Amino acid sequence: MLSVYDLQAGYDETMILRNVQLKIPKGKIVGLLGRNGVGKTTLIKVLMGLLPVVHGKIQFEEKEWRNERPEHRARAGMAYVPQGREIFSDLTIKENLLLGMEAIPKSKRSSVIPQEIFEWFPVLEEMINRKGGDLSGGQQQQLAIARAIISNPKLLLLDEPMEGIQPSIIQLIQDVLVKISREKEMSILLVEHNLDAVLACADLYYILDKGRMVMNGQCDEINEDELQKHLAV
Ligand SMILES: Nc1ncnc2c1ncn2[C@@H]1O[C@H](COP(=O)(O)OP(=O)(O)OP(=O)(O)O)[C@@H](O)[C@H]1O
Repeated sequence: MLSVYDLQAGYDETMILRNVQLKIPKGKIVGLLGRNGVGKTTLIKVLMGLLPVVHGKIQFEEKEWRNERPEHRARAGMAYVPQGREIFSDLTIKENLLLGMEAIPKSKRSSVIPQEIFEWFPVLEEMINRKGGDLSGGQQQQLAIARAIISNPKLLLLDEPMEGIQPSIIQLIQDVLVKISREKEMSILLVEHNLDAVLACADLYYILDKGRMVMNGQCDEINEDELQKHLAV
């Protein structure tokens, strides 16, 4: 689905990512782990077209991404839920979800919110007319994810979606991610600094340390001692 080859990127003169390789297969959840400040968000921003590639290559399906703008990448099937969620506080849940549907081409768009969204996140149906700003952190995160997946993207990029969320909602979000990856064959990149959150739902993992990928593999074959060397603060 998405492959990254020898990627180098950063901010102005400061290179953050070096020789980064990454593969996200179709329908799989890939956990991207790393301590604070190693470049996880920077990588997501480059994938989404919010920062330029300095060197290397990003391939999405058969196409190489060069200077395509974020809106173009969204229309081609990439969705992004940034850290801190960024829902519209003054709009209701319904209005937020309808905005998410704008990413669907007009010819295929319906004016009705798909019922499966409410099956995955029942609280959004219960509170459909409540404003985003009046929701708890966990409810806002469910809304942010629902708004991103409502357009049925091929690849979902999630930046620390479990941060500051209570355990029961973390469990619900993990279950939904597994369901949508299996049922919809959606690929997911899950950025996390918590190993347990990745092990609970991801198929594959990568570890980023000081801008370089230092380990990767299958979650069911993980060597936790080796991995903790790159995650311990
Ligand atoms: N706009 C910016 N301009 C310059 N440097 C930046 C900018 N944003 C981030 N950085 C730097 O890039 C490096 C990587 O930051 P990034 O946010 O990608 O890390 P991260 O792994 O996502 O961290 P965290 O887990 O804390 O979110 C850090 O040193 C950070 O200070």
